[in-house]
Amino acid sequence: MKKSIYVAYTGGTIGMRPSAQGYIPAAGFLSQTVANMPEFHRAEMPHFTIHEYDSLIDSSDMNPGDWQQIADDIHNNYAQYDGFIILHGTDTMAYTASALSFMFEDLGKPVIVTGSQIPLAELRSDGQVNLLNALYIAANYPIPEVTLFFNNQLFRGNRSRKVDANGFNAFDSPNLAPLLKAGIKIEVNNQLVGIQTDKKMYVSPVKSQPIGVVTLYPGISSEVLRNTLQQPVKALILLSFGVGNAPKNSALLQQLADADKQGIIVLNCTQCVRGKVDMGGYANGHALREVGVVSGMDMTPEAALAKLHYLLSQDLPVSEIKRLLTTNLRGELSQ
Ligand SMILES: NC(=O)C[C@H](N)C(=O)O
Repeated sequence: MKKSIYVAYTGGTIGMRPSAQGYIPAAGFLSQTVANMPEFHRAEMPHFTIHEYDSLIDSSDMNPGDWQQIADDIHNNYAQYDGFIILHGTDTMAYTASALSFMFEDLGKPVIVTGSQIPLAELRSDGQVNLLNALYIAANYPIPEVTLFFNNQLFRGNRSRKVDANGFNAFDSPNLAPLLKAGIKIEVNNQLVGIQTDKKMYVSPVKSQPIGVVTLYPGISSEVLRNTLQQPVKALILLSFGVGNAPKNSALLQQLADADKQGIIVLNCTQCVRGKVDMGGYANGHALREVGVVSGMDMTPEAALAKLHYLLSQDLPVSEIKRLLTTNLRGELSQ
């Protein structure tokens, strides 16, 4: 039996066309382009339906309301299809893939997010390879989680990052090997792929949450932190040095201690592309732990932000949110 795949087209370069101001999404353009490409309609390909969103956007315009729309759309079509593709811009693709990974509870079917660096309708587009393979993989190698396919690699969505603004190899998952590689043969990394669930899938809703992000830099003043914490924030992601270190500046540590007392969650993620936060490694990291800072372990900043949105959208006590932040919920961190 041929599989049926649902394609949610949200926008992004893959369906864009040139304008005087640069690339813009154009209604109907992607569906028409795919209809005219015979390779998508070969016998080996699954059936697929493209659902084009009313408002196609550059992914720089994505917000948690859009994550909710995508999650609800897939939930509404979940029973009718074998797998799901989300066509999305590359700029915030790793954030959406991370957010959806948390929002889908008990996911039992593949959800693959993909897009391209050059529009599908243009010569040398990477969109053909990305969409064609995503469809083929969703039908023939169904991995029941939210993944991201780009340049012949399938990554866990909440481990992925955009690492190249210009190249075709635009994504990587620096702390986890790809789940699948599409070379001459398609190879699945079975050790990393989760087990199928037969529970009923449902969506945990998210609402936009006030979250601050501060990148530490040599000589940063405690005022920078104070200004962010003065906003009505519920959580702060601190992008720290190395294994989770910060300057041992007493005013800065005091700001963090005060934030903790007010119930603001401070999550420590490293600025390094690879590796894991360990606040026991150095006295400078230990000082952060002493003032209540939570370890982001080896989560990407994108996954950390999405996970905070997911947890803060539920009615949970701060202590429980802190506990869940360091608990592996969807393969987003290594324990
Ligand atoms: N390659 C892309 O899709 C970039 C585009 N600005 C977007 O994220 O929508």
